Amino acid sequence: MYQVKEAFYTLQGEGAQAGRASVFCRFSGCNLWSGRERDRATARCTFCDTDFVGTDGQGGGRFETPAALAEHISALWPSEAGRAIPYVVFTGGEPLLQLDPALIATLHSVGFEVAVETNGTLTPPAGIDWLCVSPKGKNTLVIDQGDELKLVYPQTEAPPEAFAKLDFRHFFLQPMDVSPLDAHDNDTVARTTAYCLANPQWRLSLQTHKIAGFD
Ligand SMILES: C[S@@+](CC[C@H](N)C(=O)[O-])C[C@H]1O[C@@H](n2cnc3c(N)ncnc32)[C@H](O)[C@@H]1O
Ligand SMILES: Nc1nc2[nH]cc(C(=O)O)c2c(=O)[nH]1
Ligand code: SF4
Ligand SMILES: [Mg+2]
Repeated sequence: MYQVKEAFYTLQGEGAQAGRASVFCRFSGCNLWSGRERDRATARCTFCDTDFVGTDGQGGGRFETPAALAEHISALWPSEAGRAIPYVVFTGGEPLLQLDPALIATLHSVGFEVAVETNGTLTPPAGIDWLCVSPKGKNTLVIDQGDELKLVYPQTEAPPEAFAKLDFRHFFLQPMDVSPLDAHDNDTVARTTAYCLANPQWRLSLQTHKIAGFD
């Protein structure tokens, strides 16, 4: 059984696939935080910008089988999509707590490319088409290769230098959003920009969905 907080059609807002039409499937639950505000300060990941508790969001619910969830995702992709390849981004919460080979295979069989946004602490199933890893503090990274490494910056216990030699195609720094009202107008963006200018292996990833307000 899969527990999904929300599922919706939008544009990927972040990283190398920013701007791409995508179905987002946000699984419930995370291994680094309960999702309750009273636990935030003592959690293994303390800066999360997302509500992943329960199954009550838009397009959320419980799905008993891979076929049922794949059908739900498929129905969110537009029927007139021209030459676009159907694309689903599994996020959360931590999607690797729930994503399995059967769900990936079912989505492939109906033409989807499968992307994942993970904190990198759990081993991924085979078959993922786009793997985005976003390390969190001192939590041990068990994934050392993928398509993009997207590090929220700054994190005292996870500096970019600790990841720069790993086997990823793209390296992004994403400014840490600490204020829902002021996501991109703050000193963090300037500091992140300065790091990318001084260390050009790293590119700036802004959360464009927050800037443009499309979800
Ligand atoms: C909510 S997480 C869910 C996926 C997975 N648990 C992870 O951490 O990668 C989705 C993306 O948002 C990023 N993110 C979370 N909180 C953020 C914040 N306050 N500012 C900027 N990016 C954030 C994460 O690093 C990750 O790349
Ligand atoms: N538009 C949009 N793009 C995103 N890219 C990663 C997100 C996430 O929460 O995983 C996200 C999100 O929540 N919305
Ligand atoms: S690991 Fe991801 S989902 Fe979990 S608390 Fe951190 S940012 Fe949020
Ligand atoms: Mg998000």
